[in-house]
Amino acid sequence: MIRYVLYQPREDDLRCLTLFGHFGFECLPHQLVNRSIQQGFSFNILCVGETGIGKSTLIDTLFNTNLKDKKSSHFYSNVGLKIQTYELQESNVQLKLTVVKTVGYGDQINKEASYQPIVDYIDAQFEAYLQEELKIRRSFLEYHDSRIHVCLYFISPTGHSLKSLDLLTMKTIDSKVNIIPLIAKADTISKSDLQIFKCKIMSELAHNGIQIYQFPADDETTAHVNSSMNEHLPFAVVGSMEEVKVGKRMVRGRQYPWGVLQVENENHCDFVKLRDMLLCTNMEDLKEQTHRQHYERYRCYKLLKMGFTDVGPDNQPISFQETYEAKKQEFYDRCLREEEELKHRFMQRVNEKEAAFKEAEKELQDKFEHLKRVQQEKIMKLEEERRQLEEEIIEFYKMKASSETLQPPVCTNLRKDKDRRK
Ligand SMILES: Nc1nc2c(ncn2[C@@H]2O[C@H](COP(=O)(O)OP(=O)(O)OP(=O)(O)O)[C@@H](O)[C@H]2O)c(=O)[nH]1
Repeated sequence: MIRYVLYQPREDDLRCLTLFGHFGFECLPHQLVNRSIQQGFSFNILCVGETGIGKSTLIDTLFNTNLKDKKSSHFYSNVGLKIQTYELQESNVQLKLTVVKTVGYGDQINKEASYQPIVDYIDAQFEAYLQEELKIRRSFLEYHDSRIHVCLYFISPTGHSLKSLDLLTMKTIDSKVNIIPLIAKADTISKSDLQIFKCKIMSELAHNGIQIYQFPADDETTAHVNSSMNEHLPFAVVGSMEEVKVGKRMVRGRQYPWGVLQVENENHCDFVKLRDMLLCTNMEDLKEQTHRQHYERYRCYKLLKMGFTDVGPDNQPISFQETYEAKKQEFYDRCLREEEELKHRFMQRVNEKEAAFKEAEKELQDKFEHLKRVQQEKIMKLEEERRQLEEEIIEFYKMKASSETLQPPVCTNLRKDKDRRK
């Protein structure tokens, strides 16, 4: 038997070493950071808003880019989507940014189907990811995950209330994507009106049961800042790529006859709040929510629709293999049933056709017999007529012969007369 004797060193025996680096599993976060930097990041934003509401300018202001292309027309008959992917770099961090913008949103007279292309696009990205997941040989390292991580919904700065199209679209997509509502071109609305407008929007969203993205308050490091940010929603934003001189500094802003609106001044608008929340604090959470909540819902719905389930009829857990086998058997049985049914229907039709043919054949036979009878009667009648005619001919010749024997020959006398005249 081995006996362990616990050695307890006296305090003055202890030797302290100063560590000059990270050791053990405390290095794990560094591994993650290094790998993430190597792989790069990707982020997909969907901008939904009316034509010319400031979508491109805001994206340019957020990422300090100049991605804006030509202005969209107001005369599209349907809502479309413009998808652009950019490779951005900030120090050694690479970001693959995909911006999907609505085109012609809110321009049609009939706005009923305006949200459909948006819904279809979001679902199509989920479907593509699901298909990749279900592949036997998956390649997630090269796969470009195009699922939408956040929807920036641009609300018109009317100062009144949300339009029915806003409510309808947000209600339809709120279970598919993280929505952050924004009041666009917030410099066109006064400060007091803006507060009332914000309250009105939030109460309308709540009244209509629309779920918008809530900045997470369960993470200790971000809880404080996030919970206060939820109170500022919807963010009132202003976008601008212009550099304006304020005092001795050049700032991003919009120059007006009465002064300068500074985009990055928190007293002027919520742009900085949006940028911090979106890029600095919650980008990873938005991606996680997309995967865990929205994609999971889609995946669950699709697999249930395909007939897969986690528990059997007796509420016992059921494996994928069992479900597959059961489905296969069910399919096989259904095929057999359908085959039987088809055979039965085929035989029924064959019998029906056969009966119809027999009936037609009988009718034809009867008709033939009838015609044959008529023909025979006609032949008999003709035979009778021929016989009578022959008898008449015989009678005629008999009469002719007897008449010739009774009369003297006329032609010899006529010859004698002729000779005499000569
Ligand atoms: N006042 C004001 N004007 C803005 C703001 N943001 C953009 N604009 C102006 O609005 C116009 C349209 O802006 P865009 O960013 O092209 O709008 P958009 O929604 O991307 O337009 P489309 O892509 O054509 O639908 C431009 O003249 C911008 O300068 C803003 O915050 N305030």
